[in-house]
Amino acid sequence: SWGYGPSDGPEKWCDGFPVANGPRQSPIDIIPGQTSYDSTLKPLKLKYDPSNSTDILNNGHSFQVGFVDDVDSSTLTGGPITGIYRLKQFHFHWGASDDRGSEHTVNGIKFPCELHLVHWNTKYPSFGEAASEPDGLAVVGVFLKIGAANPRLQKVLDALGAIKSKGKQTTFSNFDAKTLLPCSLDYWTYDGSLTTPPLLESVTWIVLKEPISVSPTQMGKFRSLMFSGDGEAPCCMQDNYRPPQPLKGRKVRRSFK
Ligand SMILES: CC(C)NC[C@H](O)COc1ccc(S(N)(=O)=O)cc1
Ligand SMILES: [Zn+2]
Repeated sequence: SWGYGPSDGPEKWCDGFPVANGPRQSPIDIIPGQTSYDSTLKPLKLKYDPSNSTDILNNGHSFQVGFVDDVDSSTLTGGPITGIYRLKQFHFHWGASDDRGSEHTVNGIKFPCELHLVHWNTKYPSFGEAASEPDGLAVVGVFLKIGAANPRLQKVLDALGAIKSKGKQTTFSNFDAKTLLPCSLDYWTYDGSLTTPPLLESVTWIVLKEPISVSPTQMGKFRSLMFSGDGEAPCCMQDNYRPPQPLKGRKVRRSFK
């Protein structure tokens, strides 16, 4: 199946997923000077219940922390969306070195890592069904910038030793995803897609302007994961990001002056 290498990476995804060349693909390069302030945008309201985190999984493309999503206890409301979206999982994308790794870029600048908090619209019965609807998903993107070690990341990074290879999963309880958010919830927003196959054009993207910090040593921990499964040729999990895609006339709005 698909990956991030020369033979199965982003340039090849259109072979199996023609929507890769669609009108609302993600990520994009955000050019702040070309965004428009929209005073009708509401503040983001993120209400995460720490008791909802369940597990941490190496899915062979990234690692993700899963949440109970059969009740409205970890939700996203407000912002550019209407209704209630439930947190399903969060995961990251990162580079082989600190000069790259994020999916969205700002004025062409790449960050070393990007966090995605994935939510689905409760007007649909499940994540899987919402994922194929134009207003089905909302993903909050948070940039990670090299600086002081981030103690909020440590609990996640310390769990990676148990999920080194593809398919490994372990319990991960009582994690408060709110602790991964920056102080400011100012954001850019645009209509886009999943950034990995099946690249479904169902995502309202909400990219926070303020990054959170990560240290070079902490970045090394991300890179200690493997794309490969036990018994396969070992392949370090890094550069698991899709580059920016054509804007195709889309408008990017911002919530701040
Ligand atoms: C279509 C459904 C059923 N399966 C989708 C699969 O779980 C992948 O889900 C996702 C979810 C989020 C993202 S991202 N990087 O845009 O936040 C990418 C793929
Ligand atoms: Zn992602």
